[in-house]
Amino acid sequence: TGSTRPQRMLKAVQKNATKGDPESVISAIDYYCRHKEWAMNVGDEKGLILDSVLTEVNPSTALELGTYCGYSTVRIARLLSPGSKLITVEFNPDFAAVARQIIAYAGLQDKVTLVEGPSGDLIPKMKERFGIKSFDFVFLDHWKDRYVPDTKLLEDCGLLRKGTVLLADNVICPGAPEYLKYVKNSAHYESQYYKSNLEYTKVEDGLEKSVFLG
Ligand SMILES: O=C(NC/C=C/[C@H]1O[C@@H](Sc2ccncc2)[C@H](O)[C@@H]1O)c1cc([N+](=O)[O-])cc(O)c1O
Ligand SMILES: [Mg+2]
Repeated sequence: TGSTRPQRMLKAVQKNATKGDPESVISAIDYYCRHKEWAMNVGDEKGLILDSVLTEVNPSTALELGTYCGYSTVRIARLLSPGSKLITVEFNPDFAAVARQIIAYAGLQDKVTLVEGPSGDLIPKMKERFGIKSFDFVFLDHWKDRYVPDTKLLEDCGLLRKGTVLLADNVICPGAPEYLKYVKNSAHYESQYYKSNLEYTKVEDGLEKSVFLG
């Protein structure tokens, strides 16, 4: 039986990156996915937008929905201030297993809690399980038809506060039309589109930044 794409990505990190150096892990994945084998990481172009929003928000508590192999997990965790925490939710155990190794290779395991399971089940347990009052920042990059239900769930569970920033990947490609409608038509969000390209391609894609107004 052959290897999987996530396993090949992990091999590329172990071969080309320096242990404990998040930048080299990010570069190794971007190089591999641009030149060897495409994969659905937020990537280097949209990654710069993610970095700038993160630097602006400087979250103490952050949530990521859709870990995949941990590329954006590393991008986010490397910018967190000491004592800040990132919780990342992944449904697929094989992806989670690779992500744990990539996060550890980057030396960021102390800043990251990877929780395995569907976001719909885990979001209502965030307060009791992790002592979270509310999130300062949420990165949505999981199944696109889960963006709206999970945003509503975060609201209903009191996990958003005035000023919480939601950043959603792929609002153009593959697209999250219902989500765009939801945040743009809601008086509870102030939204802004950051135009970019689909990772490692010339196809248009972008990130939608939405501030929860309470
Ligand atoms: O489909 C995409 N992303 C879906 C991502 C899904 C990830 O999140 C969980 S699902 C889950 C996790 C947590 N809770 C519930 C479900 C999957 O196991 C995967 O790790 C995608 C597709 C393209 N593309 O070009 O086709 C580009 C992208 O940037 C994308 O993000
Ligand atoms: Mg994505």
